[in-house]
Amino acid sequence: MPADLRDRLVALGGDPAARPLLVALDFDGTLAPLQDDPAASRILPAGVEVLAALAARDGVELALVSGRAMADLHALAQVPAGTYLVGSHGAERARVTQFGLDRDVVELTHAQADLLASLGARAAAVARGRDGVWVETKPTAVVVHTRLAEPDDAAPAEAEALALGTELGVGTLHGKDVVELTVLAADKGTALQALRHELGAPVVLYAGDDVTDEHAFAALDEQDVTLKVGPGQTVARYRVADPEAGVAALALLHDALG
Ligand SMILES: O=P(O)(O)OC[C@H]1O[C@H](O[C@H]2O[C@H](CO)[C@@H](O)[C@H](O)[C@H]2O)[C@H](O)[C@@H](O)[C@@H]1O
Repeated sequence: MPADLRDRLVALGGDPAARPLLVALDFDGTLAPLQDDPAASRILPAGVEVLAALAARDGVELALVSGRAMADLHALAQVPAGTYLVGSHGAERARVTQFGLDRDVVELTHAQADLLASLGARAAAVARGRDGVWVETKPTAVVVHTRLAEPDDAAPAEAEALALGTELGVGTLHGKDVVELTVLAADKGTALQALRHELGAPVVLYAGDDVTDEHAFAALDEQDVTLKVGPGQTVARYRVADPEAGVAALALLHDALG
């Protein structure tokens, strides 16, 4: 782990003024190593342990901030009661309780629902005839996945999906082997800022791996800890190589809480 990150986490753990501390984490590629099949994604076992330990500490609030649809995120998350879940890049919000999920209802207008249906049909046409390209549907968005496709199929599929977003005037997010087209404007930065203000958190630690996490990094301030997981351009202050190293950083923070 880089020495500057280690020093920052130790100082943060020992700082009573940094409470409540909001620890907010991306899911895929950050806590859960990337998989060809999104249904196979799981948080690293050491990550499940450290999230439970962090959530049990006084003065720590835990959140997962993901592009996943809420139902999908909740099914896979393995997080303790009290954890905040932000899904669909901020379009969905919930809190895990002992009895299930306490979630905000997402309501689409008739026009948005119609637009989502059109998007689904048009995205399916983008995937048709292209091996390994498939479409995921969410309550507020459709996602064109290209991880399993050869470059000759993936590149034009992503280009067509992006053009479709422009043509229909919907929100577009270009992540790792995915193009997300959403009928509700949302991004992780806006969602993270809202949660921080609700909780009155003077300091936020946010870790993420994808370009969509850059919204969250950019929304944070100098006193916050922004941690990029893996390669790629970033505005985050710190970087670790992979999810294993990210989980090790969380364990160090937990130990530093004393
Ligand atoms: O914000 P995240 O928690 O990182 O979620 C973003 C997207 O994650 C999923 O796709 C990504 O992970 C898949 C499983 O490892 C991988 O196959 C895909 O290539 C990645 O882009 C999910 O399927 C999307 O809906 C999320 O938006």
